[in-house]
Amino acid sequence: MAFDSARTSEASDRRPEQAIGHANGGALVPGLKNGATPPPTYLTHRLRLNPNSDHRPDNYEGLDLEFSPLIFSSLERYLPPNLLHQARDVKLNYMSEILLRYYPENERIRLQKHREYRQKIISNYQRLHLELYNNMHPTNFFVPSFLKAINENTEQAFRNIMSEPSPGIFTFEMLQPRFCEMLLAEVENFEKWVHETKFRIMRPSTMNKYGAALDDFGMRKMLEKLMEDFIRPISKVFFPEVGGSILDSHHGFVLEYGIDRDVDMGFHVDDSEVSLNVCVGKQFSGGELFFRGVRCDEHVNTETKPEEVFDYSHVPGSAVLHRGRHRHGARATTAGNRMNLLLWCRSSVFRESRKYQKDFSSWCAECKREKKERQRQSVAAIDMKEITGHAEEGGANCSLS
Ligand SMILES: O=C(O)CCC(=O)C(=O)O
Ligand SMILES: [Fe+2]
Repeated sequence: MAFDSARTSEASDRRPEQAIGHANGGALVPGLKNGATPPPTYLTHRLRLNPNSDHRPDNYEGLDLEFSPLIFSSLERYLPPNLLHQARDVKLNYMSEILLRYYPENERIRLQKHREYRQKIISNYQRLHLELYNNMHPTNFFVPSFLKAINENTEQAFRNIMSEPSPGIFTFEMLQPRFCEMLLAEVENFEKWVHETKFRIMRPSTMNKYGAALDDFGMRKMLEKLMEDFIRPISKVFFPEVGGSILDSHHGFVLEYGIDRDVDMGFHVDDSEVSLNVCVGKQFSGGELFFRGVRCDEHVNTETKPEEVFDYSHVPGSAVLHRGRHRHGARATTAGNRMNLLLWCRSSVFRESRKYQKDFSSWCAECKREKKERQRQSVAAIDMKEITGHAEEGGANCSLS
């Protein structure tokens, strides 16, 4: 497929499918009939004004939570006394309800529906490789060179295992073949289950008919650890200007390509600050990634400069790490099957601060060019002023002499 620049096709903004209106039904609050309105949680769910400082909160680490475990252990001291010694799940539900109140209404409903959707999958789908879900064993997942670099945690150690074939695109060996095989088999198992039960799953984004959101299948904890302990330290070094050191949430999924699956992926930017894309297998032809420069929202469809054109062929086990705003797409997989693991890493703080800024010259190539041009023009204007100033002075001198 010929693809030259953003001029021939507009880069779309990939956002995941929304968790609303799925066909699997379910009342909003368990135990309430459809249509019955529950009492607002501000009437039933309250916190104490002052914390109980003698109380030792539960540990919320290692659970599949929408908020940080630290928020729950801090909030627990503010629970009403009758709740303090209840089971952890009871406290968790109570606090989640309170935290969700701070979301806008539609977002709260969306989150609640998504939580129920996930719960349905998790309680019905029979897992094949438990190792993919439970505590991650890094030595079973990652190749030794990658682990060594992560343990050393220095720019030099990362550079030793990485190539940067085009500015801002890093490639390195990452996954053990055994891990790739397990993930392939697990995804095949999901797809079989989806087919047999006719469960309507949400695909990773509106651009995919195949593939699966791994977070919905119970791998959220494992992927969170992947982001926090492995991708964030690297992003802190290579992508600090897009919140690389403060990544705090993720969307993790697999994509399945082939003649009988999704064939290609159009030109787009990701809904992420930093994207990890690892080839899991199997054997395939085609499917090259094409990159075309980093852009902010305003410049997303501007022309590609020749030095921004970069194409990359995936290799099983190897990863590509790039800014989410690095425009890219994937060419058709022409034979065989290609599967890859994607982890879109996001930073809520970076997103919030972006709302108040206009100039993104620290990462958007077009903002950078515009800024340089402004600087060039102001230097030229100063030079011109100096020249005309001197000329005027010269003129005055002439008339004096
Ligand atoms: O198929 C690929 O390797 C690219 C996928 C991608 O860019 C994405 O899911 O955001
Ligand atoms: Fe992408």
